[in-house]
Amino acid sequence: MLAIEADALRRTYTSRTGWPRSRRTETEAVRGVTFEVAPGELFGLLGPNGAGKTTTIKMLNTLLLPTSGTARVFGHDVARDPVAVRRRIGYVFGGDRGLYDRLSALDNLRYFAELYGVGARDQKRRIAELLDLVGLVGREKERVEGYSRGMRQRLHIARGLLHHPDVLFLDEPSIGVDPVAARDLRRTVADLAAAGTTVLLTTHYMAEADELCDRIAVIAGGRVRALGTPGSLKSLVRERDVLEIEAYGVDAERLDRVRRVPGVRGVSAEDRGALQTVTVQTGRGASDLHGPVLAALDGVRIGRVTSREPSLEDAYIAIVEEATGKSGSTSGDVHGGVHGGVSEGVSA
Ligand SMILES: Nc1ncnc2c1ncn2[C@@H]1O[C@H](COP(=O)(O)OP(=O)(O)OP(=O)(O)O)[C@@H](O)[C@H]1O
Repeated sequence: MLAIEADALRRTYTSRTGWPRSRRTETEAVRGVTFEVAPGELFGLLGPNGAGKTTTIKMLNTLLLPTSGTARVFGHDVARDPVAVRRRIGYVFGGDRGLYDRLSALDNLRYFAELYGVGARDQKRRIAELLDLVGLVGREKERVEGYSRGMRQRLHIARGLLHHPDVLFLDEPSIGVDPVAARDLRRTVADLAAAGTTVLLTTHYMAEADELCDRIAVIAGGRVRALGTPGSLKSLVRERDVLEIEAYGVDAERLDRVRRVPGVRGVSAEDRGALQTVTVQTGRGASDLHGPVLAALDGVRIGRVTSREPSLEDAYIAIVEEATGKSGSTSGDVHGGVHGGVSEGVSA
């Protein structure tokens, strides 16, 4: 039996905006999402802000009803049998909500164990097991207010696992966590999956997804744009080279100019303080594009320019750019991702 089945899931939000005369606006957050997750699989949902990841997770974990479509968790329909679904799932979201700061980690876990109906006999053993799993043994009597973000996140995971769920939803667990703590967190998640828990993870950190996930679905604009192993997603951009340019003060107009250079397949920019890193994907062996690309950035101060092999992040950017039509090569609704895309079923 499959752990998760999402079939043509849709969700439209209706809200009222404007004053004094309010208007009804509808947002199609999820527009027909279909995927399957096998038991014990670590499945990643990636996508830009507003792509529909959280909405999808909320439908799978019974916090939101789908507008249409169906979803099942270990065979239980999320709309018709939410109680059975809830018994089998845990939900952990990034950020600061959901723990009692004034209580110790131990008391937090005791409190939630009561709330989740974990039997008195099982409680002590389960809490000890979980403190061990998330690496908080020795710190459990300290108040949570003194915990670092990474420790809080690990405590969140322990909380989400108290009732032995078969599926754990992890929504951006490493948000705001420093690199060393994030590495520990990844180890915890990997251990969990190795022990048989099915994990559905959303993250904005590509290296994390690459390291952890068995398979990944890239969502943009409420639709699945590509689905496959990290390796198969990377193979979408195998025929590309990546140029990384350090620059100061690149604006949207210049980025568009770079995008229009013939032979350029994708462009993105990331701010690091005053410095920006502009990533340009080109066809393989297109070293003669360096000149035209740098010319398109005319007027900005350029630092180091390097060429490298494509990564999962590059594949992700290519998929999302193609889906949102930013690369200019498509107009929007790309089913299946770049160049026909990848789509792999689970071998359940
Ligand atoms: N309660 C709501 N009412 C109206 N619109 C909403 C609501 N929640 C989300 N949306 C909209 O639905 C779309 C999808 O949002 P969602 O939170 O699912 O995206 P996401 O992929 O999780 O994004 P992020 O990475 O920023 O968390 C967005 O356009 C968002 O503005």
